[in-house]
Amino acid sequence: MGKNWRDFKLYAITAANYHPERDMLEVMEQAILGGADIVQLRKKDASKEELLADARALRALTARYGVPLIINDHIDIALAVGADGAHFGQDDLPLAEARRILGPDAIIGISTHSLEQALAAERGGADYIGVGPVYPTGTKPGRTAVTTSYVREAAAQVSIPWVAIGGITLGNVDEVLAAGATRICAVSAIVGSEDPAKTCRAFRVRLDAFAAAAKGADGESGRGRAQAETAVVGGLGSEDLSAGHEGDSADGRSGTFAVTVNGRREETSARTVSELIEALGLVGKSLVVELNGEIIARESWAAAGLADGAVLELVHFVGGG
Ligand SMILES: Cc1ncc(COP(=O)(O)OP(=O)(O)O)c(N)n1
Ligand SMILES: Cc1ncsc1CCOP(=O)(O)O
Ligand SMILES: [Mg+2]
Repeated sequence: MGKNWRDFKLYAITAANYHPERDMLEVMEQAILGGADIVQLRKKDASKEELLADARALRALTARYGVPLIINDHIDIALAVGADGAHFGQDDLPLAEARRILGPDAIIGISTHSLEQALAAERGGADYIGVGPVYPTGTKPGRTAVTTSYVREAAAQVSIPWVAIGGITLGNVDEVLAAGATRICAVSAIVGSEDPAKTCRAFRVRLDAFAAAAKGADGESGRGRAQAETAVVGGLGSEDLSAGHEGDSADGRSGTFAVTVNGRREETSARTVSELIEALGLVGKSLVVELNGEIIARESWAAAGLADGAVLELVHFVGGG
């Protein structure tokens, strides 16, 4: 393992059924290259032989990138390949037994579906917990969604690392982050995407933007992360985005071009971050701006140029703290 595993942000889990034409190792390598910083082997209904082969191959891959490898359900496979840890559900091997077998240094994760289960796992010595499924998901059909209300409870009361999981996509991740999650696990959204590396990079942009907002990167500290909320750009159409910028812009150029703002493709004539903020009616708001993966300090907004294809994350705080 490279960095402290507790700093993980994006958890990727195998699910070969979502990429029948592609090799599992290739997909997981793409996920890691895109920013997945913890990986789990999960293969329900596979034979031990199959699991062992996959686990060995994933062990070699994850070791090459310094990424922790977790094995779902199968403690024997975790031991056999020297995985960094194992993940168990409420109906799997009890935590105390898993700890006894795997030892004090293993990373043991436990699935939880309520705050009560979370606090029990914490007391029982779990290293991290899964919080979910946040939304209904085809990856675990028939499970009742815990909704973002459990995410809010976890944010307020769980002290060990926890990761939100279940039905999380680029379309709803902001809602999960706004509810206080700082770590995300996605299965189908990553391994089922056309380009897992790109999808992971997009998840990381959202995670980084919310983390920066929670730290008060615009100089206003002391505000709770649960109060971080995606800027209200979702309801603004292209007319709103280009409002006040019709015709020639300040530098003599004219017309609109496409940018992506909080995951939505928009047409704008704004040539700088400042102009975009103005067009969105967000002047004076407590904002964190990320442009093409980099946080832009407020004093650089006027100089930060926008070009066709720019990707922006705008996060603003609501309420005080
Ligand atoms: C990170 C993470 N969270 C939750 C789960 C689900 O575990 P479990 O409830 O045991 O269900 P199965 O995955 O075994 O079907 C997980 N695997 N990983
Ligand atoms: C394994 C698991 N545990 C709770 S939800 C879930 C599946 C998550 O998969 P997806 O990200 O495709 O919804
Ligand atoms: Mg399980």
